[in-house]
Amino acid sequence: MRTERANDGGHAVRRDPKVIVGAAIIRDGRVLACARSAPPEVAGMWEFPGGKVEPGESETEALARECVEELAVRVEIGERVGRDVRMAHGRSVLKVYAARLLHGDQPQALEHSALRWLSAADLDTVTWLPADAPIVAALRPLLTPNPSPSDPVDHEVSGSFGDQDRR
Ligand SMILES: Nc1nc2c([nH]c(=O)n2[C@H]2C[C@H](O)[C@@H](COP(=O)(O)OP(=O)(O)OP(=O)(O)O)O2)c(=O)[nH]1
Repeated sequence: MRTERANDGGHAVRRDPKVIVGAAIIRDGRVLACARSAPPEVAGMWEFPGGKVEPGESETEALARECVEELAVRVEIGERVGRDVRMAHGRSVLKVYAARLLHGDQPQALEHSALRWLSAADLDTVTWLPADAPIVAALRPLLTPNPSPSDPVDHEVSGSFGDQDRR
């Protein structure tokens, strides 16, 4: 996506919106929600871990980096969840991907004030950042209840990941 702007000479120039990626980390039918610690105007509101894609980085690389920086976890990135969400008058765009934890890593709140695993029924119990509303709605059907121990079907984010490194 591109944004039209007029430069000083009156000529239209095109600028790409800044891309912000978020990871909907799903485990056992729950998604990891993270409470922002800053800045003050959004502190205490909930988001998906992630951040800005740096120059030269792919969206997947940015997500993997942010998950290490913010949560000290390694993740496998899956399919997009929901649509692109335009923010800041079109100057940035939020893109969220499904993700799953690798190697038994346990998230730690290195930059957030709290972490919570939310089931579909819990999704509305926290105040999400406003831009996240359409993502949360799209996420709901991906949060399936735990399979019973006798159920041979793997319900974990079915269809969102390849078969590599499945445990
Ligand atoms: N990570 C994340 N950011 C979101 C979400 N929803 C939403 O509106 N945002 C906004 C909040 C911030 O304005 C922006 C992300 O900025 P950030 O400060 O988290 O990104 P960053 O880690 O790369 O920041 P920085 O400290 O390097 O500047 O996107 C979301 O679900 N996850």
